[in-house]
Amino acid sequence: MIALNHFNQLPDDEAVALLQPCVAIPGWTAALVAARPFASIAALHQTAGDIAATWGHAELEQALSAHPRIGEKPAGSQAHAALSRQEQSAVDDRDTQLAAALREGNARYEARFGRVFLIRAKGRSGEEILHALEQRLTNSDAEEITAALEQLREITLLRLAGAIGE
Ligand SMILES: NC(=O)NC1=NC(=O)NC1=O
Repeated sequence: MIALNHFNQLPDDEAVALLQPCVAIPGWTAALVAARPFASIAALHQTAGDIAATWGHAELEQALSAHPRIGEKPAGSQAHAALSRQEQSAVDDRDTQLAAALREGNARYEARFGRVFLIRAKGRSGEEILHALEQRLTNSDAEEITAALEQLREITLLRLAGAIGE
């Protein structure tokens, strides 16, 4: 984590590198870096949220390249893999019945919507995630793009809060 005033003063390339693990959407990172300096954390999150509110299907597909399936803790040392592991830490991967249900649910979701099921995992138990997956399987295509984008926005803003502090 770095302080806001430090972020405001970073060279563009370093500021971009700091924000990249928040979401794999270069347009979001570039726009946020270009909008500096921010007077407060609240202003930073307001702008980050406003940019995220413009995301559509294309941005969702772009971002999913960096999000492992729920229940599949990603290997690798990249920053976003470490963030995913931490975010999914409440999913008890020793619970083999839950793990099997998540795998089966992910497969049904991917067969239905053609992409990885995305949910803000931080603060949710494995059971809550499984319940949300079942609920969202009943969505129309359009409803589910909206639902997935809201989860992507929540994940992104949570990661931003972890990257830049007061
Ligand atoms: N497929 C996913 O939902 N992945 C993730 N959710 C999170 O909160 N972090 C992830 O990596």
